[in-house]
Amino acid sequence: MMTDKSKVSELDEKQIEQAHLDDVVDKIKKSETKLQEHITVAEEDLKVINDAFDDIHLGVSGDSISMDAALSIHQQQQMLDERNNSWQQSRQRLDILKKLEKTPFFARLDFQEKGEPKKESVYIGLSSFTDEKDHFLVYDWRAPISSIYYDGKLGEVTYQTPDGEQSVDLFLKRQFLVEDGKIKAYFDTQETIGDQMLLEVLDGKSSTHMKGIVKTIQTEQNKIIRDTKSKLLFVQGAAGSGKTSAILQRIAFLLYRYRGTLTSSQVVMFSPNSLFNDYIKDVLPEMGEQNMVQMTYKQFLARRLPNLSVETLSEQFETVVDTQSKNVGKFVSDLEFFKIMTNYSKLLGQSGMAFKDIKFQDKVFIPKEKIQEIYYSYGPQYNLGNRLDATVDRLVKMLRRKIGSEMRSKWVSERIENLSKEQLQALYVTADQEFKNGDEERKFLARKIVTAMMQGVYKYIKQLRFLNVATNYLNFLKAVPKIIDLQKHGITDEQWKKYVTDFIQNFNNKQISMNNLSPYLYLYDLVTGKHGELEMKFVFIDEIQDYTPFQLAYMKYKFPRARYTMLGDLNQSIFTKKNSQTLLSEAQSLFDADETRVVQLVHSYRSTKQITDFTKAMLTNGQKIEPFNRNGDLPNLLQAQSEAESVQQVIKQIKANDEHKYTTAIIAKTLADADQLHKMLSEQGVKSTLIRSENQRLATGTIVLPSFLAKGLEFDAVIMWDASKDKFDEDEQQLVYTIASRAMHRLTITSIGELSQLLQRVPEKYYQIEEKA
Ligand SMILES: Nc1ncnc2c1ncn2[C@@H]1O[C@H](COP(=O)(O)OP(=O)(O)OP(=O)(O)O)[C@@H](O)[C@H]1O
Repeated sequence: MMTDKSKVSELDEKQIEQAHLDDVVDKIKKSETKLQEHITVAEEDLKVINDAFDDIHLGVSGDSISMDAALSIHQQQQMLDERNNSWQQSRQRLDILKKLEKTPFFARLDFQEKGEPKKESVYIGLSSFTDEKDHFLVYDWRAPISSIYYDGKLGEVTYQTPDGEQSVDLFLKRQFLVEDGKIKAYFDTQETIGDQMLLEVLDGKSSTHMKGIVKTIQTEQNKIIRDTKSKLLFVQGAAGSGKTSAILQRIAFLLYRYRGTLTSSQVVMFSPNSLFNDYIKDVLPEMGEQNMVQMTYKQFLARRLPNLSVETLSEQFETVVDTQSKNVGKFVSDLEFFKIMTNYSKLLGQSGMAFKDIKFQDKVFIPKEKIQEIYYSYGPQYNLGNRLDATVDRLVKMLRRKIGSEMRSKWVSERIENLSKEQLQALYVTADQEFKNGDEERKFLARKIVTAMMQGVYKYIKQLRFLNVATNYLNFLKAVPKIIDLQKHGITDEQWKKYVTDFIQNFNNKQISMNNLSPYLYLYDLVTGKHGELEMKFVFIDEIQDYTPFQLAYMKYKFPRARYTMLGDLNQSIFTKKNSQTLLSEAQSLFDADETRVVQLVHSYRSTKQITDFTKAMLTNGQKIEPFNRNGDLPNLLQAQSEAESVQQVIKQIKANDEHKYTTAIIAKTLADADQLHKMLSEQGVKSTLIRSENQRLATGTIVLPSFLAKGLEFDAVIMWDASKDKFDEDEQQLVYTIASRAMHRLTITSIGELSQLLQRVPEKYYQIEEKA
């Protein structure tokens, strides 16, 4: 819709905008040339400095270098660092300008500030651009003023600046569709970002990597992106509502807002699996920012236990648990368990800490009882961490004394006598080292030999390996029934014993379950008094519904000073299932109420209206979802009488999708199902890529993958494989929903025989049935 106020015709207006754009592009290009010159000079400088460096090094004779040379090296190094920095910054800036050159801006705002006589026009783009100091031709989308583009309607609007709230009168909000420096179209909008623009974007095809949404951020999303106050920002958002997109935009915003004080290494994002990490890795670099630290929760913990293997995603997902084990599972994942452990650790200050003997040459050198005695010899004013530090100091002293006594032992004399000439030389400090007498030389060598032998013991002590972590954990597990009435949690003594025995059995096989992993490490941290990473400023947790309250509490402990953004969809809890419904209140209880903000995203952008209507109808008591009005085919149901027939139907569907240039993902419930289908397709001569582990990369073309790896991803077309009657349990509603909601443009459901009850509840008007292949 064109603005009525415009006096000039539509065509002229477009020409005027194009002329302005051309002018900006011109200036960007000039700036690029200057920058390029600067880069070339910097590169030459770097070369000169490097050459000079080599000269200084060449001039150095013998072992010692002159004071002058040392100073010179220092100065050269400083110069080198400075030039390097400036060179790097210029390169980065040039990269951004190259992007700006193609689309210098995507929006324009006309407004008048309160108390100012004149109207202003500003253009908004991926990054700011000035042709002279403070003369902004383009404003960064993250600049305070840009906020009103995403937020407000026309008329009086306010926006946040670092100095407080500002208010302006907004007259015009214009969006541009620019391709390679040409304005294809523009829209003037009254409200927030117009639907036309969003439709254009959403109608596009999926790819193996996620894209940014800078141009079309929605008001609700903007709130999340620009929040600077909350300690906990908790976002519940429907499938496809842009949670992941918003997180990435938010990180870009924070890096801009706190430029100079915040680096990308102080931002960490926990994501559901490595496949997903790969999927989103281009978004920030495309906005000219560096990626944050990115990992899965399991990676975060498992790297600390290199000798244990942690349950895999597929094991975690596919292990069938009976109701009673579920009770145990719930109990050990709750905040209460976290608190029990915290309190238990305090008791360890009085008694019960388990240690291992410290051995030397296979003989017990300091027995565990002795260590325990030392450990508890310190008064109650010592906390666990100090107590351990003091113990380490004492043990090291004992070790030193031991060196003295050991030097006189027989094995040392024998060793000295048997030393070859080369070995002797290696022990001396200088080749011609002199000693007063033979006894002194013998002492010198004995000390060297014993110290070297004791090095291992020293490390053993310093690395706290004498702590018996596993026994401490086991003792804790055994103590739990004495601390708390397990029956209240629906757990019998027998079941608890089984949980403990399973832990031991796994541990002996060098394995640990996800349920035990966090408590195990938490106890270790408590015992060693290890504090968290104080430097981490922002923690993002995506797919929060798959975390347990225990894990959240532990994260809070590990990153005590960070601000948290947690995003998830309680409708998609495929690991924690129903427990997740209480997650919000549990997460909130870890923070002060006035520092917490909860935002709901109800609009779903990924899928067509038809697909969203269909997926929404599966949920019996779900969170609110509003489809975005983009139209496509009704989801289709392919019912077959046999597996062979079903495979034929799938093949036909893939072909139909291919004709539309839709990339198809076939999502099966388990890895075994996916594997089998992939084989059957291949037997029929149909090519597809099986994604069997999170460490793989997404491929182009048809892919087959198990449901637990589809988290967070999206595809043009999804075929849900085998949604038959017996395939899904009643409590797997969220899983079915997660699978189906991955589809952007087309959704197909297959079943062999009767359809799953979970889908039968969807009213028939929301899909079409095709029975014959
Ligand atoms: N404001 C927007 N402008 C353009 N596209 C958007 C916008 N918000 C979301 N999208 C698109 O919608 C799709 C879904 O977004 P995203 O994956 O971030 O959602 P999500 O809430 O994390 O989904 P899920 O929970 O289902 O994994 C993506 O293709 C994204 O690009």
